[in-house]
Amino acid sequence: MTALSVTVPSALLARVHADAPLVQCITNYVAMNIVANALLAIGASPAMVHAEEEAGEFAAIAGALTVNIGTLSPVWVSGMKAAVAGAKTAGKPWVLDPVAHFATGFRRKTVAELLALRPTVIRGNASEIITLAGEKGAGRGIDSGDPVELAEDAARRVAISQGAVVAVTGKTDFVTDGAQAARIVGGSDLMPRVTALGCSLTGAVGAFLAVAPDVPFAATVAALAAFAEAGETAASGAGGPGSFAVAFLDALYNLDGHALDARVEAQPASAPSSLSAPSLA
Ligand SMILES: Nc1ncnc2c1ncn2[C@@H]1O[C@H](COP(=O)(O)OP(=O)(O)OP(=O)(O)O)[C@@H](O)[C@H]1O
Ligand SMILES: Cc1ncsc1CCO
Ligand SMILES: [Mg+2]
Repeated sequence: MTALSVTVPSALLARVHADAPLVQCITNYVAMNIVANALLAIGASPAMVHAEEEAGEFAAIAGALTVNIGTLSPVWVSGMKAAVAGAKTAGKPWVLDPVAHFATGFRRKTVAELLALRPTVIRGNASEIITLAGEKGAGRGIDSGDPVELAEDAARRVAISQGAVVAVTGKTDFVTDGAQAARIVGGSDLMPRVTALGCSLTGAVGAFLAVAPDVPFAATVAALAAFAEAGETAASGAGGPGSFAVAFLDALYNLDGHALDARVEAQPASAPSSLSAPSLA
């Protein structure tokens, strides 16, 4: 993991704190406020800008774009495509969060169209990544029904076929760009009991990408390490999901950068079992 030796999570967090990167987040109705607060707590500057009329123009001034399909409608899809086009023209990185993309024809079609626009990073839970690779997952809706370990091979295949960094989140996260790989340990069982923490993590990946667009693997690892550290810290005093959610924001705000570095376990690069393009039709 050469990139990580020069761009460790603590160094990238310091850059986020110093630069307060502007991150354009197209996310869902459930998540908008939660994502914005998480990005502000970590030191970034979120902007929820999704109208087709302005999304592409805004992407050119943002440091990175994130696109989450949680509460889709045709108007939002137009805004997402305009934003991605603007980001690509301006050379800005973008992140795709394919929420429950396997559940309906509308979601499958939309995600296939967005994947064709080549996201820099794809961040999803295990069921979302397994089904992106064309396999059958146990997920029914927004929540994962599969463990991360079952999605690692799928993540490698999607990373190679898409030319993207793929992050699978859950109890122990897994990140790969097809050549490098890492596991990130930490977090808490309370995290999936609070809505939109995955959506917030997608926003945080955007913040780290904005300050390190040349090393998207290291940026993604750093965002996941930040959530792993904040999640574990917040859980230590929480009585349940309500107090955890409040403590999590405080923990993101008070992150100790060096604790993030210890969350990352580099994995040897290994070839996926077989190579195939995602089947999304
Ligand atoms: N059992 C767990 N133990 C530790 N951390 C967890 C656990 N489950 C999820 N997390 C953490 O929670 C965060 C969100 O990941 P998750 O996989 O739940 O996203 P998601 O399913 O897309 O969430 P959502 O769609 O509700 O926003 C990540 O930082 C992940 O590491
Ligand atoms: C609960 C829910 N439904 C659609 S999006 C969302 C937020 C978590 O992804
Ligand atoms: Mg999700």
